[in-house]
Amino acid sequence: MRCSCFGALFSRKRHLIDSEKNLEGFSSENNLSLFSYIELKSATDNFHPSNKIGRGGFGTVYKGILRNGIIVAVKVLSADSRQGVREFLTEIDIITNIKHSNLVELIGCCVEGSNRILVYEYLENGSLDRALLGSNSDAGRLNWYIRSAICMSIARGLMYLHEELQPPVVHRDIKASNILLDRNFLPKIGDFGVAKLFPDDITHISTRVAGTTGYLAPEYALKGQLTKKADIYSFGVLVLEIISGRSNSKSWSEMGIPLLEWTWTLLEEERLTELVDAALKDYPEDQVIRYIKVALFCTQAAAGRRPSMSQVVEMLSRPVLINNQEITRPGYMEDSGKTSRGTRATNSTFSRSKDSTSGDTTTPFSLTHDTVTEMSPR
Ligand SMILES: Nc1ncnc2c1ncn2[C@@H]1O[C@H](COP(=O)(O)OP(=O)(O)OP(=O)(O)O)[C@@H](O)[C@H]1O
Repeated sequence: MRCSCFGALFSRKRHLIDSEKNLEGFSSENNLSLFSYIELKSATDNFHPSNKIGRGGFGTVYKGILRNGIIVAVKVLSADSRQGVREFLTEIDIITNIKHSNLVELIGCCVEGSNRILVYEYLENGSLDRALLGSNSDAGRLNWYIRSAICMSIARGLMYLHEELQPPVVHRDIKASNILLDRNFLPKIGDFGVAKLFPDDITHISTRVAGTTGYLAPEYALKGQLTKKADIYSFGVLVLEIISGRSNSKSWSEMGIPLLEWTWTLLEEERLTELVDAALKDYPEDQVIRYIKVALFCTQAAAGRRPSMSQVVEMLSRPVLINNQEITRPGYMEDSGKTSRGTRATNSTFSRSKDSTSGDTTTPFSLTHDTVTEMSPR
């Protein structure tokens, strides 16, 4: 069923922030700083290449220093990016006024002539994919203490988006390059350019598929059916990448099979510790195995079987034993047949029903004695 009032509200707000004049009112009401182009030009030394810290689908990112001495990341929308204009508005729409220690803060923006620029807090250690998965990665420095804290903090950030915000937010593009690390390697979730507000009484949104190869839940990639469980699937893939130091979008292992499939094989053969990154020299085996099994719960093919983010946080925080029999087969990327951002074009429609598992007929995930067993303290 289409929820026209919600759609209309959303587009009215977008209209309000899409012009220089209207943005002034929006920013003063919403705690968003408005920067002039000259100010950002001077902060980045005329967008000097030596200040360039990255490039994504939206445009180029520069490091800058504001007049008050605060260091920022300045994201400049490419002039030719139509998708970028939509993402620019979504980003402002969704994360203005959201403050959480595990979410990247949007400080302000610039809308001047054809320039569209977003200004974020700067995170010293850049993105998780570079720190962990890149050819010049720093994986050796990322010990288990840091990696487990990264998983936990991302889980808390997602729990906040899904369960504490009203209306809840589905991020839709959880992946290693959208996780940024501060000077202590604590992570913040960034890039809300394709996120969606998700009213509580809506069970799923049928929408164009946004997201990235290797992280897409099969029901979302195949049918465009979006629920919070799509983020939870991506989170599961990310946890496996953090533990293994490998990317799910590349085939690996001696058999050349994707990370998720390989993890399932290792679970079946009770060899889960073989997944662990060779750069991790010292780690508590029980805890690592628990994290892998939580990730497998999150990536199950049946969306309704996946836990909520608060259940994930609970399982990651407590030393529980997870029952292998309760974990069902993952949904693999090949099942979806779709890749990369925004390839499926359907208008967003919203469905309401009493069943919160989006038509999934499997038994929903519950944290009972069958799923986990408390471990007695040592
Ligand atoms: N707030 C920030 N602090 C420090 N570095 C950042 C910040 N934001 C982005 N970067 C750097 O810029 C790079 C590009 O970021 P961007 O969000 O534009 O693209 P992406 O997420 O890598 O790719 P895509 O747009 O395809 O999702 C990041 O990988 C990161 O290294």
